[in-house]
Amino acid sequence: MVYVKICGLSEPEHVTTAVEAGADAIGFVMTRSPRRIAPERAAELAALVPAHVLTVGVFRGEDPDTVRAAALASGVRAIQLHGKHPHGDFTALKDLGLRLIRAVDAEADLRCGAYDEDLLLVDAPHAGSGQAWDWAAVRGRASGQWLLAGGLSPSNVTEAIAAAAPWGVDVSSGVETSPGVKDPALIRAFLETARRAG
Ligand SMILES: O=C(O)c1ccccc1N[C@@H]1O[C@H](COP(=O)(O)O)[C@@H](O)[C@H]1O
Repeated sequence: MVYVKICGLSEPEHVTTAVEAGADAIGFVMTRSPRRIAPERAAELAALVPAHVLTVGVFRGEDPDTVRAAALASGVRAIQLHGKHPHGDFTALKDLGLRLIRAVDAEADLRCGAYDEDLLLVDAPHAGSGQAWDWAAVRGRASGQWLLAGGLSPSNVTEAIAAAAPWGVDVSSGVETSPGVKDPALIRAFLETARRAG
């Protein structure tokens, strides 16, 4: 069954919707974005998430000390790194028990583990833009535990899974009515459709 991560949540009712609809992972954006929330808010939301669902803090370009402080204050169990986070700098955070998700684009080495990560996220060139891209380009090149992201929505996730054959999928803007505003019906629809397709 395809693994599903719902990202960019900021409201308790949306976290509860995602958990009840069967999300495997839930992401809180703690970097510059319309979806940004403070670590303290992420901690309140993470407290609503049962242990079998992975909580993820999303960062882009921050240094390891900043990521470490936000991750510990929020209590997330994984960090998702976009942008230029040098390889090796986050080993100490893994030693604290945090799982590492590396976000890359389709030009990168797409074998999960190549950058010391536990999960690989293959995203659009402009992360967080919600733009779809040529998902089929990664088919057969990505391997291991890898998530497809970038412009996914309830209406195209079936096509995306058929095109790329990912281990899992990740969505943020495709379950929103406007940037940063999640829609419970779209969250449920995405999970149901992805499960059926996978
Ligand atoms: O959501 C953001 O604004 C964001 C900002 C900085 C880095 C990543 C961001 N989003 C992540 O990108 C993927 C794909 O999102 P989308 O479905 O295309 O909108 C997902 O992991 C988001 O959390």
